[in-house]
Parts: sequence; C-alpha cells; structure tokens
Amino acid sequence: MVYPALLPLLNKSVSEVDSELLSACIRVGPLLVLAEHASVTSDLPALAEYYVDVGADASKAAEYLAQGASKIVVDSDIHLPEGVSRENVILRTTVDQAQGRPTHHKFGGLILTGSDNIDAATIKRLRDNLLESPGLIFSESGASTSPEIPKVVAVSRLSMKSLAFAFTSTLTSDRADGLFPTIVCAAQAASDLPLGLVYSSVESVTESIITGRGVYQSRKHGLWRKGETSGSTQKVVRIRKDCDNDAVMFEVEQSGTGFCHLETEGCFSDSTSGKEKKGIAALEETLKARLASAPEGSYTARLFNDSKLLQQKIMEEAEELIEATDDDPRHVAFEAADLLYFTMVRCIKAGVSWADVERSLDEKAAKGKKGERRQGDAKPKWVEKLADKENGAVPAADEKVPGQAKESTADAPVPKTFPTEPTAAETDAPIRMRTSSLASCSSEEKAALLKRPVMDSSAMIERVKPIVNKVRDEGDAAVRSFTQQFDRLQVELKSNIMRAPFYTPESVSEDVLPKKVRDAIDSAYANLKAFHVKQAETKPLVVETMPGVVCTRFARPIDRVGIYVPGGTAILPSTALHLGVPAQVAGCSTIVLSTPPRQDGSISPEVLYVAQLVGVSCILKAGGAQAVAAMAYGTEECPKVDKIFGPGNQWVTAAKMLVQNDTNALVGIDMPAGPSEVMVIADKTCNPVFVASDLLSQAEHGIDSQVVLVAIDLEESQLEEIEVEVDRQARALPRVDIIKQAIKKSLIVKTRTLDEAMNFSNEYAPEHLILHLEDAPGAVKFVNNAGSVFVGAFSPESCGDYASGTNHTLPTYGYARQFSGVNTLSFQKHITSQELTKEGLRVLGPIVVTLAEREGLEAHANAVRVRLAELQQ
Ligand SMILES: NC(=O)c1ccc[n+]([C@@H]2O[C@H](COP(=O)([O-])OP(=O)(O)OC[C@H]3O[C@@H](n4cnc5c(N)ncnc54)[C@H](O)[C@@H]3O)[C@@H](O)[C@H]2O)c1
Ligand SMILES: N[C@H](CO)Cc1c[nH]c[nH+]1
Ligand SMILES: [Zn+2]
Repeated sequence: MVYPALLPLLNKSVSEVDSELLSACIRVGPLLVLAEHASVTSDLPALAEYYVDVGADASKAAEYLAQGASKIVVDSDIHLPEGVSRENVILRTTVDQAQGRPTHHKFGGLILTGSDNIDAATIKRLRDNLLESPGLIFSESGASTSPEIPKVVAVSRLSMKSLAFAFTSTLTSDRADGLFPTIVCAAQAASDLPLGLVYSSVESVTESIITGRGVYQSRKHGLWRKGETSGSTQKVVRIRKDCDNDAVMFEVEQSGTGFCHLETEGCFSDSTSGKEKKGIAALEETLKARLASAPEGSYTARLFNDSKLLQQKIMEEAEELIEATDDDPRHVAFEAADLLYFTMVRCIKAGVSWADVERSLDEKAAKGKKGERRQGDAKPKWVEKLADKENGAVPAADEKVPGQAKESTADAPVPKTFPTEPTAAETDAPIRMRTSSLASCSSEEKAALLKRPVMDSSAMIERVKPIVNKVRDEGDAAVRSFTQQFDRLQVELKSNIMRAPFYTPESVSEDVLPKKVRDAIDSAYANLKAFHVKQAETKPLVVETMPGVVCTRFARPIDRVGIYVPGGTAILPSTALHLGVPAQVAGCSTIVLSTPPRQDGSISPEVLYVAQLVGVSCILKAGGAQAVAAMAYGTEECPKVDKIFGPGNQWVTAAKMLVQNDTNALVGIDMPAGPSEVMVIADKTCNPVFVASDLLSQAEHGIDSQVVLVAIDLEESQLEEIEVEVDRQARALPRVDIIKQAIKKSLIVKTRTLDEAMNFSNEYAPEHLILHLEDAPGAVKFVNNAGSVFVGAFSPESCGDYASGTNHTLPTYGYARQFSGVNTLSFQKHITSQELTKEGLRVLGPIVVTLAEREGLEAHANAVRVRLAELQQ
C-alpha cells in the first residue's frame, strides 16, 4: 500500500474544476468522488485512481467497484451488499467507534470524523487492525487529528501549492544532502525493469506535481528537467512516497530515445543487465528504430511504405490465426505473434505506441464494466464470410494446394484448404523456424515442442468413411468416379487396372525415360535389394527346449500385398521401389501397386519401370481413400490384398486405419504413417549450408511436414547462419510455397549438451535423425527411438530416401517409439511349429496335464493322457 498525501474530494463535475489542478491531484493520489457525482468518473483520464463515497446507501457499491472505483467509502454501521468485500471498503467512523469495535476494523481503510487528537500509538493500533498495511486512514476536513493522517480536502479548496505542500511536507530525508532517492518507472511498462534511479528534492517534486513533467534533482547540477536538452521529456502519471516517506517513485510516459543518457529506454535495459527487453517492448523499440532509419528496400521499409502490402499481411495473418487449431497451442501462439508483429507495424506507422494501445484496452475494460461496450457481434460481412467457409464453399481454383481435389460432394467433404499462391509480401517475408531453448522451457512448453502439427485422425476417419463404404458397396464404378473427381481426370478411364508387363529397358524409349534415369533406378534397386535380401529369413529358427521337444519358427510371405505410391503433390517412384523391393524379396505372390493417375489417365513412366523391376502384378490407377478401400475389399478388377503398405496424405492414412479395424476386410497395415519429418542434431562443427539443405529436403514434401534442428551449444552467429541459409536456399527451390508452410510449423531447439539433445530426440522419436556431430558414430549408441539414422556430415537424408539401400517408409508422428520402418519381414509372417518324440511327450506330458487340470480344461489334459496311457503299454 502506497500512502497518499491527502485525499482530494471531487464534489463537482469535471468541467467545473481547474483541469490542471485536477490533473495534479490525480498525480499525487486517488480522488474521492461523491456518489451523486459518480458520473464524472467517466470523464477522468483512464489511469486515474478514485474512490466513490456512497455515504449511507451502499446498494450501488458493487456497481461502482465494477466500473473502476478502487474503493468505496461507506458510513459506519450500514449493511454491505453481497459481492463487496471489506478490503474494498473505507469505513467512515469516529476514533471511539473504531477503537470500541475492533471487528469493524477489518476494512480497507478508515475516514475518521471525530475532532479528537489521536496519539501515535492509537494510530498504529488502528492501522494494524486494517486489512492492508500500513493501512489507509484519512481524516475528514475540519477534524483536528494528528498531522500524520492525510486529510480529505475538497478540490475547490486546494491550490497547486497547497497540494504540492501536502505531498512534500511529510517527506523526510535520511541523507546528508537532504535529497530523496527516486525510482522512475514506465507507466504500464511491458518490461519489469525500472527506467532508472535518480534523486528528488522538495523543489523538484513540487515542480513535477505542478507541471506534470519529470523534474529531478541532479546532485551536481541542481534542478534537472528531464528532456530539456535531449528532447526526451517525460509526462508524469503518478508520484508516490514509500512507506516511511524517505523515497519517491515516479511513474512516467517517456518520450524520445528513452530515459538513459545512452539513448536506451532505461538505465537497466542494456545487455549487461542480463535482462534485455523482450516481446512486445523489444518489437516496439526495433520498429521505432526501423521507422526512423530502415534501409531502403528492406522488408520493414516496404511495410511502412506500402499500405496495401501491410493490409494484405494483417488480413492474411488474421486468417492464419483463425485457422490454427486449439489442439496445437504452439501454432496458435506462432500465428498470434505474426498478427501482433504486423499490427505493431500499423501502430508505429501511425505514431501509436504500445502504451496507447494498452490505454485504449483499459478504457474499453472500464466501459465494459459500465455495460457500455457494444454487444460484440461481428459485422454481417464477416458472419457471411465465415459461414461460406464452414459450408465448404469452393474457393477459387487459385486458392488450392496443387493436387487437392477441386470439388466437393455430399459424400466427401473438401478438407480445409490453405492459400498457397504467394502474395507479394510473402515472397519477401523471412522463411524462419521458431526457436526455443530447452533450458528455459517449462514442462508444458517442452511437451508442446514434442508434439507434431495436429492430425485429427478421428475427424479424418469420419470424412473417409463415405468414400470407403461406397467403394466397398459399389466397387469399380465408385473407384472410377472418385478418381475422376479427386484427381481431376481429363479423360474417362476404361479400367481402373493395368496389368503386367509394364516397361522394360527394351520397350521404353529414351525420350520417355532417359537411360540416365533408368540407370539410377537400377542402381537404387540393386542397393535396396542387397540390403533387403540380407534381412529375409530363409532358414527356420529351431530350438530343442527339452530332450525330444523341438520348437521351430519359419517365415512365409504374405500372399497378396497392396503398395500405395503417393502421387498428389509429387509422383514418388522411389516409394514404389522402397515398397516393391521388400515385397519381391519376401516372395509375395500378388503385388498390387496403387497410385493416383495423371490427368490424362496415365501412370508415370518411372513408376511403370519400377513396377516391372519389382514384379508388380497389377497397377490400380487410383489414389486416396478409394484406392485403399479397393485393395482392402477387392473389386471385380482389383484383387483383394491381405496387407496394405505405404505412406500417403491424411485421406490415405485415415482410410488405412479405418479398414484395418473392419473384420470384414481382414486386412493389415504397415503402420500409421504421416507427413515426412527430419530432426538434425548439430554441434559447433556443423556446416550451416548442409544443415539448412537437410531441413529443406523434408520440408518440401508437404505443408504438414515438420523439420527440427536440435542445436547443441551453437553460437548465436552459427544459428543465424543456418537461418539465413534456410531462407536463401528455400527461395531458390521450386516448391518454396509448400516449404514456407512447413517451415512455419518447424522448430529450432537449443540445447546445451549432447546428452540433452539425445534425450530430446529420443522423446520426439523422429522419422529421420541426422547426426551432424563431431563424433557422429559415437552418438549412435544413444539413439533409442528413430525411424532411420544418418550418421555424419556426409550422410544426407536424401541418400536414404532414394538409393543407399535402407527403406524410406518409416514411422512418423512419434510412432518410432514402437514401430519399425518397413523391411523385408514386414512382408512376411512367422509361423511356429513343434515336434515331440515319444520321449519328449513322456517328459512334457505330465507338466501339461497338471496345468490343464489347474485351468479346468479337462479335454486339453485328456489329449495328453490318452497318449501317455498308450506309451505306458
Ligand atoms: N513417411 C513416408 O515414408 C513418406 C514417404 C513419401 C511421402 N510421404 C508423405 O506422403 C504424403 C503424400 O501426399 P500427397 O497428397 O502428395 O499424395 P497422396 O497420393 O497421398 O494423396 C493424393 C490423393 O488424395 C486424395 N484426396 C486429395 N484431396 C482429397 C479430397 N478433398 N477429398 C478426398 N480425397 C482427396 C485423392 O484421391 C488423391 O489422389 C505427404 O504428406 C508426404 O509427406 C511420406
Ligand atoms: N522422405 C520421404 C519419407 O519420409 C521419402 C521420399 C521419397 N522421395 C523423396 N523422399
Ligand atoms: Zn524425402
């Protein structure tokens, strides 16, 4: 509790009192306003503190408090209405009454009305009985109480001088020079640092109270009117004394380059204090500096100069904030920060400070409490816009992600779409990931870092259900019609199926599939085959568990398999290879390859070439949920399969999850695969160009891809180099629009040690893990959860994606904690067998009988007993 100097009573309308005097009163303390004049409070400045004197009628007390009064003054012995707590109440009473009934004292303050002089001990006792410390006690004007107690004085009876005197007369200095240490703070500061420490004298404080300007006392140069030479003046919002009246605090609005002579906002805000400005305060300072001197052609200069660009960015960021889902708090924070950035540019451009914005917020809050605020409904234009969006109104063709379906049907609603056409502004906005430091993360923040961009699988399953059911019930016709619709075919497909033989080196011409490409496919095929052949189990596992009891486990291929090759945003013949090779090596007799056809109904020559190499039986020219359903249930044209493999978008993944749970389909799946991801763990030895290139290689897969850089103790300059490289390399890539969306959802996580980095990686369980470390091979032993690991600076993930020999169909979304990537064994199943000799049964039989009897399963026991009986004869 800061003790006021006196309590000026405003018993007239604001226009009837000297406005300068009123401002000075507000500077030194709260105002007391009579209830009958309470309407005047709406004319007071937003930061003014005031009490309302309701006298004997407390019925509206709660209302006044809600409207912004900090306390209510009531006559003694009146009943307090519900909702008004005693700490907000000042009781008007006599000293005798106050002393006589100590339970009454548990209020927020007292106004003493009697004319007795009271001694210091009584004042202390009264104060101690109040709720706050040192306890507000005033005396009504005219009552002759102690000089220690501030008086209630009508504003009309005050002058500037008497007001200043009331404030300064109780100041007592404990210093030889008679000055008062003075803390200067920014009013409504975004930072918790004071602006500085200075000194005041009675004279300087008096001048500040009267003029409303920051005036202090320099120990060397006398009166110091802040800003007199620098121009960085101060408007004083409040002046307060401390609890024992020997120090002062000024709350000010600082203008110009700041409070400190070094032209920083405050004397504690340089980097040596270890508490640099952050967040909004830092942004405001940067933007103000940019407005003054942004290099021509820089992005910020463009924003300041090009109002259209700024308008577009504000609208765009507002939309992205709306679209961020609540399930991903990081994404919401990320989009809110973007919107705030452009909002702040708008404000600084118009000369509006953050303090102005906060003031406006407070004014609105005060109006809201008075019930004056608008109802809050949106303007009809926005109501209609949102309704259109929710009803799935088809956006213009140029608002679509390449490869996404153009039209919706009642059966298959169109998913949320993101505009990908870059605006002029987007072309320039930095392509950056979010940065977090693990050391300063709370456990909630760390959990958020480990989460992937949201995948609402149950909602997606509901969306694919109508597609899957229609294919199950109507077969080929439904498949054909969905392909027509979702893959925007320009021709009618005669059949959904193509049968072998496909391309061979002899049958395909050089201009359709150049030799260089065929050779590359052949090399990748050879490497994949070499690695996957070694994984195949060719010999049974045989163990004699007891003499004459031999247990065996042997592998058999899964007969009919379906391999899905994505083809929405990119055609991926490499996935045909990575799924086809293990299927072939495992010996599957039917391999159905499904992939969305191109708009002319054809399949890419690369996929056809791979299909021939790996021995695909037939190609289903369909993608998405309809392809999964056709393979799961079978149609007249498409064979039913026993297990479906392969990555794909949300439609594919949801359909795989759906059919896997349908016992009528009796089909297995490899794993719930999601959007591609990579984590790069880099230390100080890393090459920033390599690091950026690896991150971008996965970001280009799709707008939902997530890439993570775990930086071990990197210098800020190294991190910056990587960020610059990400931006530079991304701009030169053809899929830059997809990358921008993916990078927005991606992260840089700063760690201090290898240990910390590896723990984070194991918790995240990335699909791909690149160890870009001084001792990368030495770090492999710490990897517990990951789809595939790339060891050292010269092992880019792209090699695993295409041709080194490892498989690129890997668990994403953290499933690497419990799933392996696709391998030869994924296309096989294991069968166990056992063979007992007579000797073996003699030993094992009695054990089995005992256990069967114990379970009450007599038939089991009997099957052994009858044999043992025969062996005894
Ligand atoms: N984890 C891995 O191993 C791996 C490997 C390669 C690719 N990927 C991922 O696979 C995904 C490939 O996705 P993609 O879209 O390029 O190809 P895709 O083949 O998976 O999906 C395209 C199909 O989606 C269906 N579809 C699209 N919009 C639809 C709508 N509105 N309604 C109904 N169906 C609709 C269409 O049938 C279309 O044929 C990417 O996310 C990529 O990251 C993962
Ligand atoms: N990186 C993908 C798996 O997440 C596979 C791929 C195919 N082509 C290029 N990359
Ligand atoms: Zn890839």
